[in-house]
Amino acid sequence: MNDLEMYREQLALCDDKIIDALVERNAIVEKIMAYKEEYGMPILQPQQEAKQAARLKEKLGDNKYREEIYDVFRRINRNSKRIQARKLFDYNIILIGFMGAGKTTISDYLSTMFAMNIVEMDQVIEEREEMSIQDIFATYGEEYFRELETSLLIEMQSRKNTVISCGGGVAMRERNVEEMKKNGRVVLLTASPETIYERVKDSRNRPVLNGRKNVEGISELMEQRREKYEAAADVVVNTDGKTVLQVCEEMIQKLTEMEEK
Ligand SMILES: Nc1ncnc2c1ncn2[C@@H]1O[C@H](COP(=O)(O)OP(=O)(O)O)[C@@H](O)[C@H]1O
Ligand SMILES: O=C(O)C1=C[C@@H](OP(=O)(O)O)[C@@H](O)[C@H](O)C1
Ligand SMILES: [Mg+2]
Repeated sequence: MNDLEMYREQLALCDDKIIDALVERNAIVEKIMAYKEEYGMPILQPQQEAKQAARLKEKLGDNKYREEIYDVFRRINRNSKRIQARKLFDYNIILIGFMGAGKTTISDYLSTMFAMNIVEMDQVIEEREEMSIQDIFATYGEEYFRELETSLLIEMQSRKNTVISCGGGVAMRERNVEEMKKNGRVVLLTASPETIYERVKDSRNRPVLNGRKNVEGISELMEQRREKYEAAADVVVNTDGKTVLQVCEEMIQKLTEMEEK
């Protein structure tokens, strides 16, 4: 065997070690999940991710390949999250609720924590129409916007393991709720009119609130919508006074309990 062949042989052995280590690592990830579940511990522990990153940084020091190794670990980390997400939720998560309840914020966080794909319905519609929500309403009217929402929801049925953040009006149509349930679990986020007002008072892209952006106006519209929101929901999470992390954790617990029933 010449030297080149010998090096190639060594490289292949190295790859085998990497594969073995990754398989072992993924098995440990699964054990950690099972442990958290058994002892009712929070699934999301962002401080642990920070600790891991700090340890890695220290370990790599000024290693001349540190950038390349970081890059590999970013992938490893992402894939661990995906493994967790697949194990926890084998379906799409669909967030509904009133404007300002936190659908966009919570879906962003969830998709970061579990490396899940995200579909922000308002944003997809704005990009496709090349117009803001405000302008779509002003130019084509609300009905046109609602039709776009329904088509998008149907399109999303072919996805898996995706977080779908709905616009606040999506669950008002019975048809939409039927379409949502075909491929996902529906999570209703709630908040008091006072909380909602505080969260949306400076927003310019919620035309439905034009002329009623005050606690009374919000409260009135919320009451009109309440029944439909509640009827659509598989689980409900109130967000008043809770951090984004707390809301996500409660949602995961409730979704997991639902699966166990
Ligand atoms: N749990 C929360 N605590 C504090 N502020 C929040 C929380 N959830 C959302 N917000 C804030 O409220 C505002 C509206 O949230 P957003 O996610 O856009 O709501 P939605 O998509 O339901 O209309 C944002 O400024 C966001 O940062
Ligand atoms: O409640 C509604 O009818 C709407 C809510 C908005 O989304 P957010 O709930 O994310 O604000 C957006 O889709 C549009 O302005 C209409
Ligand atoms: Mg939103």
